[in-house]
Amino acid sequence: MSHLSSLATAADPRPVAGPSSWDQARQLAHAAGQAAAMPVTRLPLARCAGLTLAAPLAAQGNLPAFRTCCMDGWAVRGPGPWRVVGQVLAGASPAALTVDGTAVQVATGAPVPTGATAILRAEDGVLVDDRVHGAPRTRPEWREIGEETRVGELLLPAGVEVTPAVLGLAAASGHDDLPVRPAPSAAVLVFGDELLAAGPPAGGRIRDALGPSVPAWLRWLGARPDQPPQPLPDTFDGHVAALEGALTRADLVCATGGTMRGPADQLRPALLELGAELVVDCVAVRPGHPMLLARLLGPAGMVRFVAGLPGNPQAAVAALVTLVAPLLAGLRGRPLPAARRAALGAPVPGRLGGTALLPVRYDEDGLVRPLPHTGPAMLRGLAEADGYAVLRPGAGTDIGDTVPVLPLPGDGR
Ligand SMILES: Nc1nc2c(c(=O)[nH]1)N[C@H]1C(S)=C(S)[C@@H](COP(=O)(O)OP(=O)(O)OC[C@H]3O[C@@H](n4cnc5c(N)ncnc54)[C@H](O)[C@@H]3O)O[C@H]1N2
Ligand code: MOO
Repeated sequence: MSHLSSLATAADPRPVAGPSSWDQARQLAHAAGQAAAMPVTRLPLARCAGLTLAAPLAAQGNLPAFRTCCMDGWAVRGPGPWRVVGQVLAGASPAALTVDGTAVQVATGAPVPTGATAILRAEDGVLVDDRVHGAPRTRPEWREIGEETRVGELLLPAGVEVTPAVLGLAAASGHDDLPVRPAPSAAVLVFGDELLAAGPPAGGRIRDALGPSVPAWLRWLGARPDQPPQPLPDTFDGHVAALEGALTRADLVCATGGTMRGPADQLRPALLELGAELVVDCVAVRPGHPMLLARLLGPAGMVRFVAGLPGNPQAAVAALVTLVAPLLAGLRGRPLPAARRAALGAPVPGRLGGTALLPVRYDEDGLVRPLPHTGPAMLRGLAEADGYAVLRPGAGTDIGDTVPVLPLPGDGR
């Protein structure tokens, strides 16, 4: 008897019966993630990189906080030459310059003394005895208080990634910690009696291509995967036990293989046994049409997700970009991942109905070209790809037609 309970009352958004269109599937996955978004927590800056800012970022202080010298040289008052009466380094609190014809030596980053009328750069001045001679440049060589931001000013909206630049800005404007949505935890379960965990394919068995790669895809998509998976046998009981175990420790479980309805395919029966609700059940996309997204309640009453990734390796990746990327974006408080548009540099060969995800590479003119070796069971083309061109039903597929392109890891290499 399972100790996971079903989600009869928490049905937002409503799942659809039968295959979804590719766009519908992404929206359903994203909305399901948003409805179960990771709780906001406050973390020190050192632990915020890559997470999502959960509230607008406002400046805690003026930037700069004081009139700041931009050049090494002298802060001077009135017309020259100037008698040098002292020195001001960064971090100091200088006395005012009160007498015309006087100067203090200043360092970049030092507060400009009140009363200074200009900065004379070190390379523009000549010191003779205790007097400095030269001509200050016409543009002020300091940054004014609040020139970059005023205290309280909105710097960034909620929902953006805490990039290295955001971390630096937050620190510069006075923050020690930030409200963030943490990375969802993820577990990967790889099913298949035919799978070898090491060495080349032999004796009718093949090498597991997903155990070593799906955790890396999940990390790229902003999740926190646990230990590398070992292939598991294709039994019903094995599926139920492995899913139950993984759901106790992960917000998202990605299970590979067994998504069809063949004699060895146990994922759907196991999810049924666990009381899961299907948010998306098959998608009109190639490759990867048997992909699914299920939702259930974990032991602590937390909403958990299971993504069913088809066993064909490229079909599994198609499921990652179609269902898992939008789900994780929703869980992380981010918008639905956007595609850029690019023109086709070569025609796309004839295709069947539904949406096609086509691995493409940018050429030097910024056009995208389809790659060879891109069948559902192949990873060779994908390993060279910069992105997936999204060919919706009826999309133009001639040279010059523009198509959306979802970026893949390695884009811009
Ligand atoms: N009667 C039908 N059969 C199939 C259909 C269909 O429409 N009607 N669709 C095919 C498509 S398309 C796909 S995709 C697969 C999905 O199958 P499953 O998710 O049930 O996956 P498996 O049957 O377990 O495996 C499929 C294929 O992939 C290989 N595989 C599995 N796991 C791995 C792995 N970790 N690393 C490398 N390769 C893996 C497995 O050996 C099979 O060759 O169903 C088709 N069948
Ligand atoms: O869904 Mo399958 O990927 O077309 O091989």
